Amino acid sequence: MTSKNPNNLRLSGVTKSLGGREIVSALDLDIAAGELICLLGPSGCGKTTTLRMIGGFLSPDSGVISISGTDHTRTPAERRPTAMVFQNYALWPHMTVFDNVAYGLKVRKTKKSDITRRVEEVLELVGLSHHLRSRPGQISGGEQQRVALARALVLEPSLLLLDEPLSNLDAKLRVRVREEIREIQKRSGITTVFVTHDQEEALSLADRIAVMNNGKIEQLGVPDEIYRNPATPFVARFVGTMNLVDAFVHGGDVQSIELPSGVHVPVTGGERLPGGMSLVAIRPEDVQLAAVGAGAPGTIVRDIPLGHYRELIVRVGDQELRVFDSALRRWASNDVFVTISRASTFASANQ
Ligand SMILES: Nc1ncnc2c1ncn2[C@@H]1O[C@H](COP(=O)(O)OP(=O)(O)OP(=O)(O)O)[C@@H](O)[C@H]1O
Repeated sequence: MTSKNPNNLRLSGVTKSLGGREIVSALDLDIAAGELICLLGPSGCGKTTTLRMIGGFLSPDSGVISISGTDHTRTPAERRPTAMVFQNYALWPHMTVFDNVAYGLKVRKTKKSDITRRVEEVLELVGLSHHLRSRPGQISGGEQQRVALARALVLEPSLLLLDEPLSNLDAKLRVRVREEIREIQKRSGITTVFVTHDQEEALSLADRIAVMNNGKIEQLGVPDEIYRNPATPFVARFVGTMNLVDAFVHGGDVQSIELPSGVHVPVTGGERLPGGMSLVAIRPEDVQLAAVGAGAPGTIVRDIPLGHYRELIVRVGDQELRVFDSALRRWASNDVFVTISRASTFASANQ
């Protein structure tokens, strides 16, 4: 990935303080042409501030923002090769869908025949050709979001910036529109930065995810990597459901974790774990239960049916483990044997 790539984005040492507090700290990020990156993190971690700096709505205190190899750190928003889609869409209610999308081109004094062609093309791309003459009030929330997307895409930006674009939609629609956004992004090949606090949204959409915490990127990686190999306890906690247990790890050929109560739980697969006192992270789907066997004795204390899988809480020693059971087994007894098929470890705070 080099800065000679067309339409790539590079942030180097980008720092911003607001209200006397450092909100974004020496952020480095390289995004390849055509990539969709999600900035994922909890409320207040600096995602929007980062996006606003990329879009030119805020100026960094230090650092460099370059797009397609050109330094745009001090370029005003309206002259950047970027387009931003906001949470609330900000459509003009009195204008038709066509005029909403055409607005930016009119401001740029684009030729009328070109405006018509480009608006029609982009409305075709987002699947709204049949709503040319509708007003925002006459179309659904999901369709309004696609108009907002079309209005950004029609400007043919190098970089598309989306700030929690699905947060105003109900849960079902959110899933549909995020799939549509992904489709449109792939078809248009536009480099995209998508801000969200929703880990499922990020896992399902992104080519790579930058997990942010306290103004820094804790981990940057493809969704599977972020989910399977979280680099820090923060990422382990924030992305997906995770059991986190302070335990003594017995490494070697026959691995196990020894819980504070002295119970040993066998670890049957995954990478080799370093021995010693650790914070052990175990995904609920990596806890295996059996009615008979060689695992640690445990007791099912809760069994919650969730449609296509069951969530079980299993007590092992004095530890409760969350277990996802997609086999939907019916247990004859609450007494089970527990093994772990895969775990990762972090340095323990109790070391
Ligand atoms: N103009 C400002 N003055 C002072 N503090 C600000 C200002 N703008 C943002 N902040 C603070 O900066 C922090 C990060 O804000 P930011 O909007 O970047 O977070 P975020 O990760 O996008 O969170 P959210 O998901 O809630 O939007 C917050 O604590 C916010 O209160």
